[in-house]
Amino acid sequence: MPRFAANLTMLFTEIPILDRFAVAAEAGFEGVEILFPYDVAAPDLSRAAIAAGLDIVLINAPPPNWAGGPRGFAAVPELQDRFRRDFERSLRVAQVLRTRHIHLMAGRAQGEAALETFVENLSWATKRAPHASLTIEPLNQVDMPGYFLSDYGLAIDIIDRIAAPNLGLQLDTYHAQHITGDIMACWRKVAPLVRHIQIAGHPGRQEPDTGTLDYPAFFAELDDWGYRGWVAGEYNPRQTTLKGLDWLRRALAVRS
Ligand SMILES: O=C(O)C(O)C(=O)CO
Ligand SMILES: [Mg+2]
Repeated sequence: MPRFAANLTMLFTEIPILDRFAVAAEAGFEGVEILFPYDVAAPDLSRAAIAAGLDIVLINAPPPNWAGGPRGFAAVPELQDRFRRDFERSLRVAQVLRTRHIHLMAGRAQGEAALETFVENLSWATKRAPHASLTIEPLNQVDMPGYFLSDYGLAIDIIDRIAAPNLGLQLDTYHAQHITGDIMACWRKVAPLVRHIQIAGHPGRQEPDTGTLDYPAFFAELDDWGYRGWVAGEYNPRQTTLKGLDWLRRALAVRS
Protein backbone atom coordinates (compact mmCIF):
# COMPACT_ATOMS: atom_id res chain seq x y z
CA MET A 1 0.00 0.00 0.00
CA PRO A 2 1.43 3.42 -0.93
CA ARG A 3 2.14 6.25 1.51
CA PHE A 4 -0.59 8.86 1.65
CA ALA A 5 -0.25 12.64 1.64
CA ALA A 6 -2.88 15.33 2.14
CA ASN A 7 -3.06 18.22 -0.28
CA LEU A 8 -3.27 21.09 2.20
CA THR A 9 -4.39 23.53 -0.49
CA MET A 10 -7.66 21.61 -0.89
CA LEU A 11 -8.04 19.57 2.31
CA PHE A 12 -8.53 20.86 5.86
CA THR A 13 -9.29 24.34 4.57
CA GLU A 14 -11.74 24.68 7.47
CA ILE A 15 -8.74 25.56 9.65
CA PRO A 16 -5.72 27.86 9.22
CA ILE A 17 -2.89 26.48 7.14
CA LEU A 18 -0.40 26.10 9.98
CA ASP A 19 -2.94 24.08 12.00
CA ARG A 20 -3.65 21.69 9.12
CA PHE A 21 -0.42 19.71 9.56
CA ALA A 22 -1.19 18.30 13.02
CA VAL A 23 -4.76 17.44 12.05
CA ALA A 24 -3.59 15.69 8.86
CA ALA A 25 -1.04 13.65 10.83
CA GLU A 26 -3.66 12.72 13.42
CA ALA A 27 -5.95 11.55 10.60
CA GLY A 28 -3.27 9.13 9.34
CA PHE A 29 -1.50 11.02 6.56
CA GLU A 30 2.29 10.69 6.50
CA GLY A 31 2.99 13.60 4.18
CA VAL A 32 1.44 16.74 2.75
CA GLU A 33 1.63 18.72 -0.46
CA ILE A 34 0.98 22.44 -0.83
CA LEU A 35 0.32 23.70 -4.34
CA PHE A 36 1.38 27.30 -3.87
CA PRO A 37 3.19 27.76 -0.54
CA TYR A 38 4.15 31.34 -1.23
CA ASP A 39 1.76 33.27 1.00
CA VAL A 40 3.11 31.93 4.29
CA ALA A 41 6.71 32.18 5.52
CA ALA A 42 8.49 28.96 4.53
CA PRO A 43 10.18 28.51 7.95
CA ASP A 44 6.73 28.56 9.60
CA LEU A 45 5.47 25.86 7.21
CA SER A 46 8.59 23.83 7.81
CA ARG A 47 8.25 24.07 11.60
CA ALA A 48 4.60 23.01 11.45
CA ALA A 49 5.48 20.00 9.27
CA ILE A 50 8.35 18.92 11.51
CA ALA A 51 6.23 19.30 14.65
CA ALA A 52 3.57 17.08 13.09
CA GLY A 53 6.14 14.55 11.83
CA LEU A 54 5.10 15.06 8.20
CA ASP A 55 7.11 15.36 4.99
CA ILE A 56 6.16 18.17 2.60
CA VAL A 57 6.39 16.03 -0.50
CA LEU A 58 5.41 18.41 -3.31
CA ILE A 59 4.99 22.07 -4.13
CA ASN A 60 4.20 23.82 -7.41
CA ALA A 61 6.44 26.44 -8.88
CA PRO A 62 4.78 29.88 -8.67
CA PRO A 63 2.53 31.71 -9.69
CA PRO A 64 1.16 31.84 -6.18
CA ASN A 65 -2.42 32.24 -7.30
CA TRP A 66 -4.89 29.43 -6.74
CA ALA A 67 -7.97 31.58 -7.24
CA GLY A 68 -8.24 31.76 -11.00
CA GLY A 69 -4.89 33.31 -11.88
CA PRO A 70 -2.43 32.03 -14.46
CA ARG A 71 -1.42 28.39 -14.18
CA GLY A 72 2.28 28.55 -14.80
CA PHE A 73 4.40 29.80 -17.63
CA ALA A 74 6.71 26.94 -18.63
CA ALA A 75 5.22 26.69 -22.15
CA VAL A 76 4.47 30.36 -22.70
CA PRO A 77 7.02 31.66 -25.24
CA GLU A 78 6.98 35.31 -24.26
CA LEU A 79 7.34 34.56 -20.52
CA GLN A 80 10.53 32.55 -20.42
CA ASP A 81 12.24 35.01 -18.07
CA ARG A 82 9.28 34.94 -15.74
CA PHE A 83 9.32 31.12 -15.67
CA ARG A 84 12.99 31.02 -14.82
CA ARG A 85 12.71 33.65 -12.10
CA ASP A 86 9.76 31.83 -10.55
CA PHE A 87 11.59 28.53 -10.72
CA GLU A 88 14.49 30.02 -8.74
CA ARG A 89 11.96 31.10 -6.13
CA SER A 90 10.46 27.62 -5.90
CA LEU A 91 13.95 26.17 -5.42
CA ARG A 92 14.56 28.50 -2.47
CA VAL A 93 11.24 27.55 -0.89
CA ALA A 94 11.72 23.83 -1.62
CA GLN A 95 15.08 23.97 0.12
CA VAL A 96 13.56 25.39 3.29
CA LEU A 97 10.66 22.94 3.16
CA ARG A 98 12.95 20.03 2.20
CA THR A 99 10.53 19.22 -0.57
CA ARG A 100 11.49 16.59 -3.11
CA HIS A 101 9.01 17.17 -5.95
CA ILE A 102 8.37 20.45 -7.74
CA HIS A 103 5.49 20.54 -10.23
CA LEU A 104 6.23 22.80 -13.19
CA MET A 105 2.99 24.03 -14.70
CA ALA A 106 2.90 24.60 -18.44
CA GLY A 107 0.37 27.45 -18.49
CA ARG A 108 -2.04 28.45 -21.24
CA ALA A 109 -0.39 28.22 -24.64
CA GLN A 110 -0.58 26.29 -27.90
CA GLY A 111 1.35 25.35 -31.02
CA GLU A 112 4.90 24.54 -31.99
CA ALA A 113 6.45 27.59 -30.28
CA ALA A 114 4.81 26.58 -26.98
CA LEU A 115 6.12 23.02 -27.31
CA GLU A 116 9.66 24.22 -28.02
CA THR A 117 9.49 26.69 -25.11
CA PHE A 118 8.24 23.98 -22.76
CA VAL A 119 11.04 21.59 -23.77
CA GLU A 120 13.66 24.35 -23.50
CA ASN A 121 12.47 25.51 -20.09
CA LEU A 122 12.16 22.00 -18.68
CA SER A 123 15.63 21.04 -19.96
CA TRP A 124 17.06 24.18 -18.40
CA ALA A 125 15.31 23.43 -15.08
CA THR A 126 16.52 19.82 -14.95
CA LYS A 127 20.10 21.06 -15.29
CA ARG A 128 19.62 23.98 -12.91
CA ALA A 129 18.32 21.66 -10.15
CA PRO A 130 19.78 18.18 -10.63
CA HIS A 131 18.98 17.33 -7.00
CA ALA A 132 15.24 18.08 -7.35
CA SER A 133 12.56 15.83 -8.79
CA LEU A 134 10.61 17.87 -11.34
CA THR A 135 7.18 16.81 -12.55
CA ILE A 136 4.71 17.69 -15.29
CA GLU A 137 0.99 16.91 -15.00
CA PRO A 138 -1.60 16.73 -17.81
CA LEU A 139 -4.73 18.68 -16.77
CA ASN A 140 -8.10 18.25 -18.45
CA GLN A 141 -9.39 20.96 -20.76
CA VAL A 142 -12.77 21.34 -19.06
CA ASP A 143 -11.31 22.39 -15.71
CA MET A 144 -8.33 24.14 -17.27
CA PRO A 145 -9.30 25.49 -20.70
CA GLY A 146 -6.36 26.34 -22.93
CA TYR A 147 -3.81 24.59 -20.69
CA PHE A 148 -0.91 23.43 -22.84
CA LEU A 149 -0.45 19.93 -21.39
CA SER A 150 -3.58 17.80 -21.45
CA ASP A 151 -2.40 14.74 -23.31
CA TYR A 152 -0.49 11.78 -21.89
CA GLY A 153 1.13 10.88 -25.22
CA LEU A 154 2.54 14.40 -25.43
CA ALA A 155 3.76 14.24 -21.82
CA ILE A 156 5.55 10.95 -22.55
CA ASP A 157 7.15 12.39 -25.72
CA ILE A 158 8.39 15.46 -23.84
CA ILE A 159 9.85 13.44 -20.97
CA ASP A 160 11.51 11.04 -23.44
CA ARG A 161 12.87 13.92 -25.51
CA ILE A 162 14.44 15.66 -22.50
CA ALA A 163 15.62 12.34 -21.06
CA ALA A 164 16.70 13.75 -17.72
CA PRO A 165 16.61 11.46 -14.69
CA ASN A 166 15.05 14.22 -12.56
CA LEU A 167 12.04 14.86 -14.83
CA GLY A 168 8.96 12.65 -14.50
CA LEU A 169 5.21 12.49 -14.62
CA GLN A 170 2.67 13.54 -12.01
CA LEU A 171 -0.38 11.33 -12.48
CA ASP A 172 -3.61 12.88 -11.24
CA THR A 173 -6.27 10.18 -11.45
CA TYR A 174 -9.11 12.71 -11.69
CA HIS A 175 -7.58 14.44 -14.71
CA ALA A 176 -6.36 11.13 -16.17
CA GLN A 177 -9.83 9.57 -16.04
CA HIS A 178 -11.29 12.70 -17.60
CA ILE A 179 -8.70 12.74 -20.38
CA THR A 180 -8.39 9.02 -21.16
CA GLY A 181 -11.61 7.46 -19.83
CA ASP A 182 -9.63 4.53 -18.35
CA ILE A 183 -7.37 5.26 -15.39
CA MET A 184 -6.07 1.69 -15.14
CA ALA A 185 -5.02 1.56 -18.81
CA CYS A 186 -3.48 5.02 -18.47
CA TRP A 187 -1.48 3.96 -15.39
CA ARG A 188 -0.17 0.85 -17.18
CA LYS A 189 0.97 3.00 -20.10
CA VAL A 190 2.78 5.64 -18.04
CA ALA A 191 3.79 3.77 -14.85
CA PRO A 192 7.58 3.78 -15.41
CA LEU A 193 7.55 7.58 -15.72
CA VAL A 194 5.37 8.35 -12.70
CA ARG A 195 7.03 10.11 -9.77
CA HIS A 196 3.97 11.32 -7.89
CA ILE A 197 0.24 10.50 -7.82
CA GLN A 198 -2.78 12.58 -6.85
CA ILE A 199 -6.25 11.09 -6.36
CA ALA A 200 -9.88 12.18 -6.25
CA GLY A 201 -13.28 10.80 -7.11
CA HIS A 202 -14.39 11.03 -10.74
CA PRO A 203 -16.61 12.67 -11.79
CA GLY A 204 -16.98 15.46 -9.26
CA ARG A 205 -13.47 15.67 -7.84
CA GLN A 206 -14.63 14.88 -4.33
CA GLU A 207 -13.55 12.13 -1.94
CA PRO A 208 -11.88 9.18 -3.74
CA ASP A 209 -14.68 6.84 -2.66
CA THR A 210 -17.29 8.95 -4.44
CA GLY A 211 -17.75 8.49 -8.17
CA THR A 212 -16.78 5.60 -10.40
CA LEU A 213 -13.11 4.88 -9.76
CA ASP A 214 -12.19 1.67 -7.90
CA TYR A 215 -9.42 2.81 -5.56
CA PRO A 216 -8.84 -0.47 -3.68
CA ALA A 217 -8.11 -2.02 -7.11
CA PHE A 218 -5.94 0.94 -8.12
CA PHE A 219 -3.88 0.78 -4.90
CA ALA A 220 -3.43 -2.98 -5.37
CA GLU A 221 -2.24 -2.29 -8.92
CA LEU A 222 0.30 0.25 -7.60
CA ASP A 223 1.61 -2.41 -5.22
CA ASP A 224 1.86 -4.95 -8.04
CA TRP A 225 3.96 -2.50 -10.02
CA GLY A 226 6.16 -1.79 -6.99
CA TYR A 227 5.22 1.93 -6.89
CA ARG A 228 7.15 3.48 -4.01
CA GLY A 229 6.07 7.10 -4.36
CA TRP A 230 3.39 9.12 -2.61
CA VAL A 231 -0.34 9.17 -3.27
CA ALA A 232 -1.86 12.53 -2.36
CA GLY A 233 -5.54 13.23 -1.78
CA GLU A 234 -6.25 16.28 -3.96
CA TYR A 235 -10.01 16.85 -3.96
CA ASN A 236 -12.83 19.08 -2.75
CA PRO A 237 -14.30 17.54 0.42
CA ARG A 238 -18.10 17.25 0.39
CA GLN A 239 -18.44 18.37 4.00
CA THR A 240 -15.58 18.69 6.43
CA THR A 241 -12.36 16.95 5.44
CA LEU A 242 -12.37 14.66 8.49
CA LYS A 243 -15.87 13.39 7.78
CA GLY A 244 -14.78 12.23 4.34
CA LEU A 245 -11.71 10.18 5.24
CA ASP A 246 -13.22 6.69 5.16
CA TRP A 247 -11.24 6.00 1.98
CA LEU A 248 -7.99 6.63 3.91
CA ARG A 249 -9.03 4.57 6.93
CA ARG A 250 -9.91 1.65 4.67
CA ALA A 251 -6.61 1.88 2.78
CA LEU A 252 -4.58 2.06 5.99
CA ALA A 253 -6.48 -0.92 7.40
CA VAL A 254 -5.51 -2.99 4.35
CA ARG A 255 -1.90 -1.98 4.86
CA SER A 256 -1.70 -3.00 8.53
O1 LIG B 1 -5.13 20.98 -10.59
C1 LIG B 1 -4.36 20.07 -10.31
O2 LIG B 1 -4.69 18.90 -10.40
C2 LIG B 1 -3.00 20.33 -9.84
O3 LIG B 1 -2.36 19.23 -9.30
C3 LIG B 1 -2.26 21.55 -9.85
O4 LIG B 1 -1.07 21.47 -9.66
C4 LIG B 1 -2.85 22.90 -9.99
O5 LIG B 1 -3.76 23.09 -10.94
MG1 LIG C 1 -3.42 17.40 -9.63
